[in-house]
Amino acid sequence: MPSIPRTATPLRHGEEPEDPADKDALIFAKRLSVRRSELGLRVAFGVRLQPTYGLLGKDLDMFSEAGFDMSKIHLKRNAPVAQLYEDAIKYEGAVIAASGALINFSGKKTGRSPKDKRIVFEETSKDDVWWGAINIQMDEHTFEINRERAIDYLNTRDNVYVFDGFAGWDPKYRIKVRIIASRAYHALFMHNMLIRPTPKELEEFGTPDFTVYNAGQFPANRFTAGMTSQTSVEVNFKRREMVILGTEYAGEMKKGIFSVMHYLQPTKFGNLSLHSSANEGPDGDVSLFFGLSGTGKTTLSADPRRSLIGDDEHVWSDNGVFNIEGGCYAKCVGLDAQKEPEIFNAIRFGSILENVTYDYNTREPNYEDTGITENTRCAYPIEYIDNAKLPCMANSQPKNIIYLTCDAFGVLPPVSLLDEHQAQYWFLSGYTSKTPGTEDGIAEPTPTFSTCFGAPFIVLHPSRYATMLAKKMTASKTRCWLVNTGWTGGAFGTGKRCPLKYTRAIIDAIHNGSLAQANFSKTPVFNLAIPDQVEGVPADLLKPEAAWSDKNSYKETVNKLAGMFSKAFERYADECSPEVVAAGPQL
Ligand SMILES: Nc1ncnc2c1ncn2[C@@H]1O[C@H](COP(=O)(O)OP(=O)(O)O)[C@@H](O)[C@H]1O
Ligand SMILES: C=C(OP(=O)(O)O)C(=O)O
Repeated sequence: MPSIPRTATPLRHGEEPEDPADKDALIFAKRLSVRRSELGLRVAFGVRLQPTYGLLGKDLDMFSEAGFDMSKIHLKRNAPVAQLYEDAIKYEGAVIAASGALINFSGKKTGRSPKDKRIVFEETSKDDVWWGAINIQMDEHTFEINRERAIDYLNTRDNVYVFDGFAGWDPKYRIKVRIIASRAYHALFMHNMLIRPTPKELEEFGTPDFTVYNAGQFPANRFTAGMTSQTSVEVNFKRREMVILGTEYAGEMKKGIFSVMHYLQPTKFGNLSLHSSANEGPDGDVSLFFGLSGTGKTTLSADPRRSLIGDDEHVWSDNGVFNIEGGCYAKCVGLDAQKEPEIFNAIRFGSILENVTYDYNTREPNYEDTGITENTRCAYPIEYIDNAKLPCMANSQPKNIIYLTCDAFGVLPPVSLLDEHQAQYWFLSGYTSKTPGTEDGIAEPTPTFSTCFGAPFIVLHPSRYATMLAKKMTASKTRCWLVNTGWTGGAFGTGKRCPLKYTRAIIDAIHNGSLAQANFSKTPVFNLAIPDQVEGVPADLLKPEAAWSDKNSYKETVNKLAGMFSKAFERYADECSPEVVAAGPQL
Protein backbone atom coordinates (compact mmCIF):
# COMPACT_ATOMS: atom_id res chain seq x y z
CA MET A 1 0.00 0.00 0.00
CA PRO A 2 1.62 3.32 -0.94
CA SER A 3 2.18 5.62 1.97
CA ILE A 4 1.33 9.29 2.24
CA PRO A 5 4.00 11.24 0.25
CA ARG A 6 7.09 11.98 2.33
CA THR A 7 8.19 15.51 2.80
CA ALA A 8 12.00 15.28 2.58
CA THR A 9 12.13 16.88 -0.89
CA PRO A 10 9.55 19.62 -1.12
CA LEU A 11 7.85 19.64 -4.53
CA ARG A 12 7.13 22.72 -6.50
CA HIS A 13 3.76 23.15 -8.13
CA GLY A 14 3.49 20.80 -11.14
CA GLU A 15 6.68 18.87 -10.29
CA GLU A 16 6.71 15.06 -10.25
CA PRO A 17 8.47 13.36 -7.28
CA GLU A 18 11.71 11.49 -8.08
CA ASP A 19 11.46 8.79 -5.45
CA PRO A 20 9.40 5.83 -6.85
CA ALA A 21 7.63 5.50 -3.50
CA ASP A 22 6.52 9.10 -3.79
CA LYS A 23 5.40 8.48 -7.39
CA ASP A 24 3.19 5.66 -6.12
CA ALA A 25 1.96 7.97 -3.44
CA LEU A 26 1.15 10.57 -6.06
CA ILE A 27 -0.94 8.09 -8.06
CA PHE A 28 -2.62 7.10 -4.82
CA ALA A 29 -3.23 10.69 -3.94
CA LYS A 30 -4.79 11.35 -7.34
CA ARG A 31 -7.26 8.66 -6.56
CA LEU A 32 -7.91 10.40 -3.30
CA SER A 33 -9.32 13.27 -5.31
CA VAL A 34 -6.55 15.60 -4.23
CA ARG A 35 -5.53 17.79 -7.13
CA ARG A 36 -1.83 17.77 -7.97
CA SER A 37 -1.44 21.42 -7.10
CA GLU A 38 -2.97 20.76 -3.73
CA LEU A 39 -0.72 17.74 -3.27
CA GLY A 40 2.29 19.83 -4.20
CA LEU A 41 1.39 22.40 -1.62
CA ARG A 42 0.66 19.84 1.01
CA VAL A 43 3.90 18.00 0.37
CA ALA A 44 5.87 21.23 0.22
CA PHE A 45 4.53 22.37 3.53
CA GLY A 46 4.78 18.95 5.11
CA VAL A 47 1.05 18.76 5.67
CA ARG A 48 -0.26 15.22 6.05
CA LEU A 49 -3.12 14.48 3.71
CA GLN A 50 -6.37 14.47 5.60
CA PRO A 51 -8.26 11.21 5.28
CA THR A 52 -11.38 13.38 4.98
CA TYR A 53 -10.18 14.26 1.47
CA GLY A 54 -10.04 10.72 0.25
CA LEU A 55 -10.21 7.07 0.97
CA LEU A 56 -8.18 5.17 3.45
CA GLY A 57 -6.07 2.30 2.16
CA LYS A 58 -8.28 -0.64 3.07
CA ASP A 59 -11.33 1.22 1.78
CA LEU A 60 -9.65 1.47 -1.57
CA ASP A 61 -9.28 -2.32 -1.57
CA MET A 62 -12.98 -2.63 -0.88
CA PHE A 63 -13.69 -0.62 -4.02
CA SER A 64 -11.38 -2.71 -6.17
CA GLU A 65 -12.88 -5.91 -4.79
CA ALA A 66 -16.38 -4.62 -5.58
CA GLY A 67 -15.34 -4.24 -9.23
CA PHE A 68 -14.55 -0.53 -9.41
CA ASP A 69 -11.87 0.30 -11.93
CA MET A 70 -9.60 2.41 -9.81
CA SER A 71 -7.42 3.41 -12.74
CA LYS A 72 -10.38 5.16 -14.39
CA ILE A 73 -12.76 6.55 -11.84
CA HIS A 74 -12.18 9.54 -9.63
CA LEU A 75 -13.61 8.88 -6.19
CA LYS A 76 -14.62 11.84 -4.08
CA ARG A 77 -15.25 10.81 -0.53
CA ASN A 78 -17.20 13.08 1.82
CA ALA A 79 -16.40 15.98 -0.47
CA PRO A 80 -17.07 19.44 0.95
CA VAL A 81 -20.47 20.93 0.25
CA ALA A 82 -18.92 23.66 -1.90
CA GLN A 83 -17.27 21.07 -4.13
CA LEU A 84 -20.53 19.15 -4.50
CA TYR A 85 -22.20 22.42 -5.48
CA GLU A 86 -19.52 23.07 -8.09
CA ASP A 87 -19.83 19.58 -9.56
CA ALA A 88 -23.63 19.61 -9.57
CA ILE A 89 -23.59 22.94 -11.40
CA LYS A 90 -20.88 21.86 -13.83
CA TYR A 91 -22.08 18.36 -14.68
CA GLU A 92 -25.79 18.25 -13.77
CA GLY A 93 -27.24 21.64 -14.65
CA ALA A 94 -27.96 22.59 -11.04
CA VAL A 95 -28.38 26.27 -10.11
CA ILE A 96 -28.00 28.24 -6.93
CA ALA A 97 -31.21 29.73 -5.55
CA ALA A 98 -31.32 33.29 -4.21
CA SER A 99 -31.19 31.94 -0.65
CA GLY A 100 -28.03 29.92 -1.42
CA ALA A 101 -29.76 26.52 -1.64
CA LEU A 102 -28.88 24.28 -4.58
CA ILE A 103 -31.73 23.62 -7.01
CA ASN A 104 -31.49 20.26 -8.71
CA PHE A 105 -33.73 17.92 -10.64
CA SER A 106 -34.33 14.19 -10.42
CA GLY A 107 -35.36 13.62 -14.04
CA LYS A 108 -38.26 11.41 -14.99
CA LYS A 109 -38.96 9.98 -11.56
CA THR A 110 -40.04 12.58 -9.03
CA GLY A 111 -41.47 10.24 -6.40
CA ARG A 112 -40.84 6.77 -5.02
CA SER A 113 -41.42 3.65 -7.11
CA PRO A 114 -42.84 1.12 -4.59
CA LYS A 115 -43.77 -1.38 -7.28
CA ASP A 116 -40.11 -1.62 -8.27
CA LYS A 117 -38.79 -2.27 -4.76
CA ARG A 118 -37.39 -5.74 -4.09
CA ILE A 119 -35.94 -7.60 -1.10
CA VAL A 120 -33.51 -10.42 -1.74
CA PHE A 121 -34.77 -13.81 -0.58
CA GLU A 122 -31.88 -15.34 1.36
CA GLU A 123 -31.39 -17.52 4.40
CA THR A 124 -30.39 -14.87 6.97
CA SER A 125 -33.58 -12.80 6.69
CA LYS A 126 -36.17 -14.91 4.86
CA ASP A 127 -38.03 -15.98 8.02
CA ASP A 128 -38.34 -12.44 9.30
CA VAL A 129 -39.45 -10.60 6.17
CA TRP A 130 -43.18 -10.06 5.54
CA TRP A 131 -43.23 -11.19 1.91
CA GLY A 132 -45.92 -9.90 -0.40
CA ALA A 133 -46.81 -6.83 -2.41
CA ILE A 134 -44.68 -4.53 -0.23
CA ASN A 135 -41.65 -6.75 0.13
CA ILE A 136 -41.43 -8.43 -3.26
CA GLN A 137 -38.92 -11.27 -3.52
CA MET A 138 -35.83 -11.12 -5.67
CA ASP A 139 -33.38 -14.00 -5.99
CA GLU A 140 -29.71 -13.62 -5.08
CA HIS A 141 -28.49 -14.14 -8.62
CA THR A 142 -30.64 -11.33 -10.03
CA PHE A 143 -29.33 -9.04 -7.32
CA GLU A 144 -25.78 -9.90 -8.40
CA ILE A 145 -26.64 -9.05 -12.01
CA ASN A 146 -28.09 -5.67 -11.08
CA ARG A 147 -25.28 -4.92 -8.65
CA GLU A 148 -22.76 -5.58 -11.37
CA ARG A 149 -24.77 -3.45 -13.78
CA ALA A 150 -24.72 -0.57 -11.29
CA ILE A 151 -20.96 -0.88 -10.72
CA ASP A 152 -20.30 -1.17 -14.45
CA TYR A 153 -22.23 2.03 -14.96
CA LEU A 154 -20.40 3.81 -12.15
CA ASN A 155 -17.12 2.73 -13.78
CA THR A 156 -18.07 4.72 -16.88
CA ARG A 157 -18.37 7.96 -14.87
CA ASP A 158 -15.48 10.39 -14.45
CA ASN A 159 -16.56 11.20 -10.93
CA VAL A 160 -17.96 8.82 -8.38
CA TYR A 161 -19.11 10.28 -5.07
CA VAL A 162 -18.84 8.45 -1.80
CA PHE A 163 -20.51 9.60 1.37
CA ASP A 164 -19.81 7.78 4.62
CA GLY A 165 -22.11 8.62 7.50
CA PHE A 166 -24.25 7.14 10.24
CA ALA A 167 -27.89 6.15 10.58
CA GLY A 168 -29.09 6.47 14.19
CA TRP A 169 -28.01 9.08 16.74
CA ASP A 170 -27.68 6.68 19.66
CA PRO A 171 -24.06 5.42 19.37
CA LYS A 172 -25.18 2.08 20.85
CA TYR A 173 -27.57 1.37 18.00
CA ARG A 174 -26.28 3.33 15.03
CA ILE A 175 -25.03 1.79 11.80
CA LYS A 176 -22.31 2.96 9.43
CA VAL A 177 -23.69 3.65 5.96
CA ARG A 178 -21.76 4.19 2.74
CA ILE A 179 -23.40 5.83 -0.28
CA ILE A 180 -21.72 5.41 -3.67
CA ALA A 181 -23.36 7.57 -6.33
CA SER A 182 -22.75 9.03 -9.75
CA ARG A 183 -24.38 12.39 -9.04
CA ALA A 184 -23.02 15.11 -6.77
CA TYR A 185 -26.64 15.96 -5.96
CA HIS A 186 -27.17 12.48 -4.49
CA ALA A 187 -24.00 12.76 -2.42
CA LEU A 188 -25.08 16.14 -1.09
CA PHE A 189 -28.57 14.82 -0.39
CA MET A 190 -27.20 11.99 1.75
CA HIS A 191 -24.65 14.34 3.32
CA ASN A 192 -27.72 16.20 4.57
CA MET A 193 -29.86 13.20 5.42
CA LEU A 194 -27.36 10.91 7.17
CA ILE A 195 -25.54 11.84 10.36
CA ARG A 196 -22.36 13.60 9.32
CA PRO A 197 -19.23 12.07 10.88
CA THR A 198 -16.60 14.19 12.58
CA PRO A 199 -13.15 14.07 10.91
CA LYS A 200 -12.05 11.60 13.59
CA GLU A 201 -15.11 9.39 13.06
CA LEU A 202 -14.43 9.47 9.34
CA GLU A 203 -10.83 8.50 9.85
CA GLU A 204 -11.92 5.57 12.01
CA PHE A 205 -14.92 4.67 9.83
CA GLY A 206 -13.60 1.30 8.61
CA THR A 207 -15.97 -1.16 6.93
CA PRO A 208 -19.51 0.12 6.49
CA ASP A 209 -22.44 -1.85 7.90
CA PHE A 210 -24.50 -1.03 4.85
CA THR A 211 -23.64 0.17 1.34
CA VAL A 212 -25.90 1.81 -1.24
CA TYR A 213 -24.88 1.67 -4.92
CA ASN A 214 -26.85 4.43 -6.60
CA ALA A 215 -26.65 4.13 -10.38
CA GLY A 216 -30.07 5.73 -10.79
CA GLN A 217 -29.15 7.40 -14.09
CA PHE A 218 -28.83 3.99 -15.70
CA PRO A 219 -31.88 1.74 -16.27
CA ALA A 220 -32.44 -1.80 -15.11
CA ASN A 221 -32.71 -4.29 -17.94
CA ARG A 222 -36.41 -5.12 -18.29
CA PHE A 223 -35.51 -8.59 -19.54
CA THR A 224 -33.65 -9.49 -16.35
CA ALA A 225 -35.75 -12.00 -14.38
CA GLY A 226 -38.25 -10.30 -12.07
CA MET A 227 -37.82 -6.77 -13.47
CA THR A 228 -41.14 -5.19 -14.37
CA SER A 229 -39.76 -1.85 -15.49
CA GLN A 230 -36.48 -0.02 -15.99
CA THR A 231 -36.47 0.97 -12.32
CA SER A 232 -35.18 -1.26 -9.56
CA VAL A 233 -34.62 -0.48 -5.89
CA GLU A 234 -33.33 -3.58 -4.17
CA VAL A 235 -32.14 -4.46 -0.71
CA ASN A 236 -29.98 -7.43 0.23
CA PHE A 237 -29.75 -7.95 4.00
CA LYS A 238 -27.18 -10.74 3.69
CA ARG A 239 -24.79 -8.65 1.62
CA ARG A 240 -25.84 -5.53 3.54
CA GLU A 241 -26.24 -3.69 0.28
CA MET A 242 -28.78 -1.79 -1.72
CA VAL A 243 -28.74 -1.15 -5.47
CA ILE A 244 -30.65 1.59 -7.26
CA LEU A 245 -31.17 1.59 -11.03
CA GLY A 246 -33.47 3.69 -13.20
CA THR A 247 -34.59 6.34 -10.70
CA GLU A 248 -32.84 9.49 -9.56
CA TYR A 249 -35.46 10.46 -6.99
CA ALA A 250 -33.24 11.02 -3.95
CA GLY A 251 -35.97 9.98 -1.50
CA GLU A 252 -35.35 6.33 -2.52
CA MET A 253 -32.01 6.39 -0.70
CA LYS A 254 -33.30 7.80 2.57
CA LYS A 255 -36.36 5.57 2.60
CA GLY A 256 -34.16 2.60 1.63
CA ILE A 257 -32.02 3.15 4.72
CA PHE A 258 -35.23 3.47 6.71
CA SER A 259 -36.32 0.00 5.53
CA VAL A 260 -32.93 -1.31 6.60
CA MET A 261 -33.46 0.15 10.08
CA HIS A 262 -37.03 -1.18 10.14
CA TYR A 263 -35.46 -4.62 9.78
CA LEU A 264 -32.32 -4.28 11.88
CA GLN A 265 -33.61 -2.39 14.91
CA PRO A 266 -36.35 -4.88 15.92
CA THR A 267 -34.50 -8.05 14.89
CA LYS A 268 -30.97 -7.24 16.10
CA PHE A 269 -31.55 -4.82 18.97
CA GLY A 270 -35.15 -5.38 20.11
CA ASN A 271 -35.96 -1.71 19.38
CA LEU A 272 -39.06 -0.32 17.72
CA SER A 273 -38.47 1.66 14.52
CA LEU A 274 -41.08 4.31 13.77
CA HIS A 275 -42.23 6.24 10.71
CA SER A 276 -42.69 9.33 12.81
CA SER A 277 -41.33 12.74 13.61
CA ALA A 278 -40.49 13.65 17.20
CA ASN A 279 -40.06 16.76 19.30
CA GLU A 280 -39.50 17.63 22.92
CA GLY A 281 -41.13 20.29 25.12
CA PRO A 282 -39.31 22.58 27.54
CA ASP A 283 -40.13 20.15 30.40
CA GLY A 284 -38.64 17.22 28.52
CA ASP A 285 -41.95 15.69 27.38
CA VAL A 286 -41.54 13.86 24.08
CA SER A 287 -44.18 13.64 21.33
CA LEU A 288 -44.17 11.30 18.35
CA PHE A 289 -46.10 12.16 15.18
CA PHE A 290 -46.78 9.08 13.05
CA GLY A 291 -47.93 9.59 9.48
CA LEU A 292 -47.55 8.48 5.92
CA SER A 293 -45.66 10.81 3.57
CA GLY A 294 -47.24 14.24 3.18
CA THR A 295 -49.49 14.04 6.24
CA GLY A 296 -47.64 16.66 8.31
CA LYS A 297 -44.79 15.01 10.26
CA THR A 298 -42.24 17.59 9.13
CA THR A 299 -44.60 20.57 9.25
CA LEU A 300 -46.05 19.90 12.69
CA SER A 301 -42.87 18.79 14.43
CA ALA A 302 -41.15 22.08 13.47
CA ASP A 303 -42.55 24.06 16.38
CA PRO A 304 -40.87 27.15 17.85
CA ARG A 305 -41.98 26.10 21.35
CA ARG A 306 -40.42 22.66 21.20
CA SER A 307 -37.07 21.30 20.16
CA LEU A 308 -36.97 19.13 17.08
CA ILE A 309 -35.59 15.61 17.50
CA GLY A 310 -36.36 14.64 13.90
CA ASP A 311 -38.93 14.91 11.15
CA ASP A 312 -39.41 11.41 9.75
CA GLU A 313 -37.65 8.30 11.09
CA HIS A 314 -37.05 7.34 14.72
CA VAL A 315 -36.30 4.44 17.00
CA TRP A 316 -37.91 3.87 20.40
CA SER A 317 -35.46 2.00 22.62
CA ASP A 318 -35.47 1.32 26.36
CA ASN A 319 -33.41 4.51 26.79
CA GLY A 320 -35.89 6.76 24.97
CA VAL A 321 -36.19 7.98 21.40
CA PHE A 322 -33.49 8.69 18.84
CA ASN A 323 -33.60 10.03 15.32
CA ILE A 324 -32.23 7.85 12.52
CA GLU A 325 -31.31 10.80 10.29
CA GLY A 326 -29.14 13.89 10.31
CA GLY A 327 -31.49 16.03 8.25
CA CYS A 328 -35.04 16.74 7.15
CA TYR A 329 -36.80 16.31 3.83
CA ALA A 330 -39.66 18.77 3.72
CA LYS A 331 -42.40 19.11 1.17
CA CYS A 332 -42.19 22.48 -0.54
CA VAL A 333 -45.49 22.72 -2.35
CA GLY A 334 -47.15 25.99 -1.29
CA LEU A 335 -44.36 26.71 1.19
CA ASP A 336 -44.97 30.05 2.82
CA ALA A 337 -42.55 32.03 5.02
CA GLN A 338 -45.32 33.10 7.40
CA LYS A 339 -47.01 29.74 7.80
CA GLU A 340 -43.87 27.59 8.01
CA PRO A 341 -41.01 29.94 8.94
CA GLU A 342 -38.70 27.27 10.37
CA ILE A 343 -38.71 25.26 7.13
CA PHE A 344 -38.62 28.34 4.89
CA ASN A 345 -35.52 29.66 6.70
CA ALA A 346 -33.78 26.28 6.55
CA ILE A 347 -33.58 26.59 2.77
CA ARG A 348 -30.13 28.14 2.43
CA PHE A 349 -26.56 27.29 1.44
CA GLY A 350 -26.12 23.54 1.77
CA SER A 351 -29.81 22.67 1.37
CA ILE A 352 -31.04 20.94 -1.76
CA LEU A 353 -34.24 21.98 -3.44
CA GLU A 354 -35.50 19.10 -5.56
CA ASN A 355 -37.70 19.61 -8.62
CA VAL A 356 -38.62 23.17 -7.61
CA THR A 357 -38.83 25.66 -10.47
CA TYR A 358 -37.40 29.16 -10.10
CA ASP A 359 -37.51 32.62 -11.58
CA TYR A 360 -34.67 32.78 -14.07
CA ASN A 361 -33.84 36.42 -13.29
CA THR A 362 -34.09 36.46 -9.52
CA ARG A 363 -33.32 32.81 -8.78
CA GLU A 364 -36.27 32.87 -6.34
CA PRO A 365 -37.84 29.40 -6.02
CA ASN A 366 -41.46 29.18 -7.06
CA TYR A 367 -43.11 27.03 -4.41
CA GLU A 368 -46.53 27.37 -6.01
CA ASP A 369 -45.46 25.76 -9.26
CA THR A 370 -46.30 22.07 -9.47
CA GLY A 371 -45.33 21.89 -13.15
CA ILE A 372 -42.64 19.28 -12.52
CA THR A 373 -44.38 17.54 -9.63
CA GLU A 374 -46.45 18.25 -6.53
CA ASN A 375 -43.78 16.36 -4.63
CA THR A 376 -41.31 19.25 -4.58
CA ARG A 377 -38.86 18.87 -1.71
CA CYS A 378 -36.02 20.37 0.22
CA ALA A 379 -33.38 18.38 2.11
CA TYR A 380 -31.44 20.29 4.78
CA PRO A 381 -29.25 19.35 7.74
CA ILE A 382 -31.28 19.20 10.94
CA GLU A 383 -29.23 21.96 12.57
CA TYR A 384 -30.71 24.37 10.00
CA ILE A 385 -33.83 24.26 12.18
CA ASP A 386 -32.98 26.72 14.95
CA ASN A 387 -34.33 24.71 17.83
CA ALA A 388 -33.11 21.29 16.75
CA LYS A 389 -32.07 19.08 19.64
CA LEU A 390 -28.47 17.99 19.14
CA PRO A 391 -27.66 15.17 19.50
CA CYS A 392 -31.07 14.21 18.15
CA MET A 393 -32.22 11.94 20.95
CA ALA A 394 -34.23 12.12 24.16
CA ASN A 395 -33.64 10.03 27.24
CA SER A 396 -37.29 9.82 28.17
CA GLN A 397 -40.28 7.81 27.02
CA PRO A 398 -42.89 9.59 24.84
CA LYS A 399 -45.78 11.26 26.66
CA ASN A 400 -48.00 11.82 23.62
CA ILE A 401 -48.35 9.91 20.39
CA ILE A 402 -50.16 11.64 17.56
CA TYR A 403 -51.37 9.63 14.57
CA LEU A 404 -51.60 11.94 11.57
CA THR A 405 -54.20 10.79 9.12
CA CYS A 406 -54.94 12.73 5.96
CA ASP A 407 -58.60 11.81 5.46
CA ALA A 408 -59.58 12.50 1.85
CA PHE A 409 -63.22 11.58 2.69
CA GLY A 410 -63.40 14.43 5.21
CA VAL A 411 -65.37 12.48 7.83
CA LEU A 412 -62.80 11.99 10.58
CA PRO A 413 -62.69 14.65 13.30
CA PRO A 414 -59.71 17.00 13.38
CA VAL A 415 -58.77 15.46 16.73
CA SER A 416 -59.88 12.54 18.91
CA LEU A 417 -58.46 10.65 21.86
CA LEU A 418 -57.87 6.92 21.35
CA ASP A 419 -57.97 4.26 24.07
CA GLU A 420 -55.30 1.54 24.10
CA HIS A 421 -57.28 -0.86 21.87
CA GLN A 422 -58.14 1.85 19.39
CA ALA A 423 -54.48 2.87 19.39
CA GLN A 424 -53.53 -0.63 18.20
CA TYR A 425 -56.40 -0.86 15.75
CA TRP A 426 -55.62 2.48 14.07
CA PHE A 427 -51.89 1.74 13.96
CA LEU A 428 -52.47 -1.58 12.20
CA SER A 429 -55.09 -0.07 9.86
CA GLY A 430 -52.96 2.95 9.08
CA TYR A 431 -55.85 4.69 7.34
CA THR A 432 -54.77 7.86 5.52
CA SER A 433 -54.24 9.13 1.97
CA LYS A 434 -51.36 8.95 -0.40
CA THR A 435 -50.56 12.54 -1.24
CA PRO A 436 -50.02 13.58 -4.87
CA GLY A 437 -46.63 12.87 -6.36
CA THR A 438 -45.02 11.04 -3.45
CA GLU A 439 -45.44 7.75 -5.24
CA ASP A 440 -45.36 7.10 -8.95
CA GLY A 441 -48.82 7.47 -10.49
CA ILE A 442 -50.61 9.21 -7.58
CA ALA A 443 -52.20 12.38 -8.96
CA GLU A 444 -54.66 13.28 -6.19
CA PRO A 445 -55.14 12.41 -2.51
CA THR A 446 -55.96 8.71 -2.62
CA PRO A 447 -57.38 6.89 0.43
CA THR A 448 -55.21 4.01 1.56
CA PHE A 449 -54.67 1.70 4.50
CA SER A 450 -50.95 2.05 5.03
CA THR A 451 -50.24 -0.19 7.96
CA CYS A 452 -47.98 1.23 10.69
CA PHE A 453 -48.51 4.62 8.93
CA GLY A 454 -45.73 3.66 6.57
CA ALA A 455 -46.50 0.40 4.78
CA PRO A 456 -44.00 0.93 1.94
CA PHE A 457 -41.11 0.88 4.40
CA ILE A 458 -41.91 -1.95 6.79
CA VAL A 459 -40.06 -5.22 6.48
CA LEU A 460 -41.50 -7.42 9.25
CA HIS A 461 -45.13 -8.43 9.74
CA PRO A 462 -47.05 -5.34 10.98
CA SER A 463 -48.16 -7.15 14.13
CA ARG A 464 -44.52 -7.31 15.28
CA TYR A 465 -44.29 -3.52 15.28
CA ALA A 466 -47.83 -3.15 16.69
CA THR A 467 -47.15 -5.51 19.60
CA MET A 468 -43.96 -3.67 20.54
CA LEU A 469 -45.76 -0.34 20.30
CA ALA A 470 -48.64 -1.50 22.50
CA LYS A 471 -46.20 -2.78 25.17
CA LYS A 472 -44.19 0.42 25.15
CA MET A 473 -47.28 2.64 25.27
CA THR A 474 -48.73 0.71 28.21
CA ALA A 475 -45.42 0.73 30.08
CA SER A 476 -44.93 4.46 29.65
CA LYS A 477 -48.65 5.41 29.90
CA THR A 478 -48.45 7.28 26.61
CA ARG A 479 -51.61 9.10 25.47
CA CYS A 480 -52.64 8.51 21.88
CA TRP A 481 -54.38 11.09 19.68
CA LEU A 482 -55.76 10.81 16.17
CA VAL A 483 -55.37 14.06 14.20
CA ASN A 484 -56.95 14.49 10.78
CA THR A 485 -54.74 16.83 8.74
CA GLY A 486 -56.82 16.06 5.66
CA TRP A 487 -60.24 17.20 4.55
CA THR A 488 -63.10 18.62 6.54
CA GLY A 489 -66.65 19.72 5.66
CA GLY A 490 -66.70 17.39 2.65
CA ALA A 491 -64.47 15.01 0.74
CA PHE A 492 -61.49 16.09 -1.38
CA GLY A 493 -63.04 18.12 -4.21
CA THR A 494 -65.94 19.59 -2.15
CA GLY A 495 -64.55 20.15 1.37
CA LYS A 496 -61.32 21.90 2.27
CA ARG A 497 -58.09 20.79 3.86
CA CYS A 498 -58.10 21.46 7.61
CA PRO A 499 -56.36 24.84 7.92
CA LEU A 500 -52.87 24.44 9.26
CA LYS A 501 -53.41 27.08 11.96
CA TYR A 502 -56.20 24.96 13.50
CA THR A 503 -54.15 21.79 13.40
CA ARG A 504 -51.35 23.71 15.10
CA ALA A 505 -53.79 24.96 17.77
CA ILE A 506 -54.84 21.33 18.38
CA ILE A 507 -51.22 20.22 18.73
CA ASP A 508 -50.58 23.12 21.15
CA ALA A 509 -53.57 22.03 23.25
CA ILE A 510 -52.21 18.47 23.36
CA HIS A 511 -48.86 19.77 24.53
CA ASN A 512 -50.05 22.26 27.12
CA GLY A 513 -52.27 19.57 28.67
CA SER A 514 -55.57 21.45 28.14
CA LEU A 515 -56.93 18.99 25.58
CA ALA A 516 -56.73 16.05 27.97
CA GLN A 517 -58.93 18.06 30.39
CA ALA A 518 -61.70 18.70 27.83
CA ASN A 519 -65.12 16.98 27.90
CA PHE A 520 -65.28 14.24 25.30
CA SER A 521 -68.23 12.76 23.46
CA LYS A 522 -68.24 9.71 21.17
CA THR A 523 -68.98 9.80 17.45
CA PRO A 524 -71.38 7.23 15.99
CA VAL A 525 -69.91 4.34 13.97
CA PHE A 526 -66.21 5.15 14.52
CA ASN A 527 -66.69 5.56 18.26
CA LEU A 528 -64.06 8.28 18.47
CA ALA A 529 -63.83 10.51 21.56
CA ILE A 530 -63.91 14.13 20.40
CA PRO A 531 -63.37 17.14 22.65
CA ASP A 532 -66.16 19.71 22.97
CA GLN A 533 -63.69 22.57 22.62
CA VAL A 534 -60.10 23.43 21.77
CA GLU A 535 -58.75 26.91 22.27
CA GLY A 536 -58.40 28.71 18.93
CA VAL A 537 -60.43 26.17 16.93
CA PRO A 538 -64.05 26.81 15.83
CA ALA A 539 -66.34 24.37 17.68
CA ASP A 540 -68.10 23.40 14.43
CA LEU A 541 -64.88 22.17 12.94
CA LEU A 542 -64.33 19.72 15.79
CA LYS A 543 -67.53 17.81 14.97
CA PRO A 544 -67.36 16.49 11.41
CA GLU A 545 -71.12 16.21 11.03
CA ALA A 546 -71.53 19.90 11.89
CA ALA A 547 -68.85 20.84 9.34
CA TRP A 548 -70.73 19.09 6.49
CA SER A 549 -73.67 20.97 4.95
CA ASP A 550 -75.09 17.83 3.33
CA LYS A 551 -75.83 15.59 6.35
CA ASN A 552 -77.05 12.61 4.31
CA SER A 553 -73.99 12.60 2.22
CA TYR A 554 -71.90 12.74 5.43
CA LYS A 555 -73.65 9.65 6.84
CA GLU A 556 -73.27 7.75 3.60
CA THR A 557 -69.59 8.59 3.46
CA VAL A 558 -69.05 7.51 7.09
CA ASN A 559 -70.68 4.15 6.36
CA LYS A 560 -68.70 3.71 3.18
CA LEU A 561 -65.43 4.37 4.98
CA ALA A 562 -66.42 2.09 7.88
CA GLY A 563 -67.00 -0.71 5.37
CA MET A 564 -63.56 -0.11 3.90
CA PHE A 565 -62.02 -0.32 7.37
CA SER A 566 -63.67 -3.68 8.11
CA LYS A 567 -62.44 -5.12 4.86
CA ALA A 568 -58.92 -3.75 5.25
CA PHE A 569 -58.62 -5.07 8.82
CA GLU A 570 -59.51 -8.66 7.91
CA ARG A 571 -55.85 -9.46 7.19
CA TYR A 572 -54.79 -8.47 10.73
CA ALA A 573 -57.78 -9.73 12.75
CA ASP A 574 -56.25 -13.17 13.47
CA GLU A 575 -53.21 -11.57 15.07
CA CYS A 576 -55.22 -9.32 17.42
CA SER A 577 -57.20 -9.67 20.64
CA PRO A 578 -61.04 -9.47 20.35
CA GLU A 579 -60.86 -6.05 22.10
CA VAL A 580 -58.61 -4.67 19.36
CA VAL A 581 -60.85 -6.04 16.59
CA ALA A 582 -63.86 -4.49 18.34
CA ALA A 583 -62.10 -1.12 18.51
CA GLY A 584 -62.83 -0.55 14.83
CA PRO A 585 -65.95 1.12 13.40
CA GLN A 586 -69.26 -0.63 14.12
CA LEU A 587 -71.90 -0.47 11.42
N1 LIG B 1 -53.62 20.86 8.54
C1 LIG B 1 -52.42 20.56 8.06
N2 LIG B 1 -51.53 19.90 8.84
C2 LIG B 1 -50.32 19.56 8.36
N3 LIG B 1 -49.88 19.85 7.11
C3 LIG B 1 -50.72 20.52 6.30
C4 LIG B 1 -52.02 20.90 6.74
N4 LIG B 1 -52.61 21.54 5.72
C5 LIG B 1 -51.76 21.58 4.70
N5 LIG B 1 -50.60 20.97 5.03
C6 LIG B 1 -49.44 20.80 4.11
O1 LIG B 1 -49.23 19.39 3.94
C7 LIG B 1 -47.86 19.12 3.74
C8 LIG B 1 -47.36 18.16 4.81
O2 LIG B 1 -46.08 17.74 4.42
P1 LIG B 1 -44.96 17.26 5.41
O3 LIG B 1 -45.09 17.94 6.72
O4 LIG B 1 -43.65 17.36 4.69
O5 LIG B 1 -45.37 15.75 5.55
P2 LIG B 1 -44.52 14.51 6.02
O6 LIG B 1 -43.36 15.01 6.79
O7 LIG B 1 -45.48 13.70 6.84
O8 LIG B 1 -44.13 13.82 4.76
C9 LIG B 1 -47.13 20.45 3.83
O9 LIG B 1 -46.96 20.92 2.53
C10 LIG B 1 -48.11 21.31 4.63
O10 LIG B 1 -47.97 22.69 4.35
C1 LIG C 1 -39.68 10.86 1.37
C2 LIG C 1 -40.84 10.29 1.52
O1 LIG C 1 -41.64 10.38 2.58
P1 LIG C 1 -41.79 11.48 3.73
O2 LIG C 1 -42.64 12.55 3.15
O3 LIG C 1 -42.47 10.74 4.84
O4 LIG C 1 -40.44 11.98 4.07
C3 LIG C 1 -41.34 9.39 0.48
O5 LIG C 1 -42.38 8.78 0.75
O6 LIG C 1 -40.70 9.29 -0.57
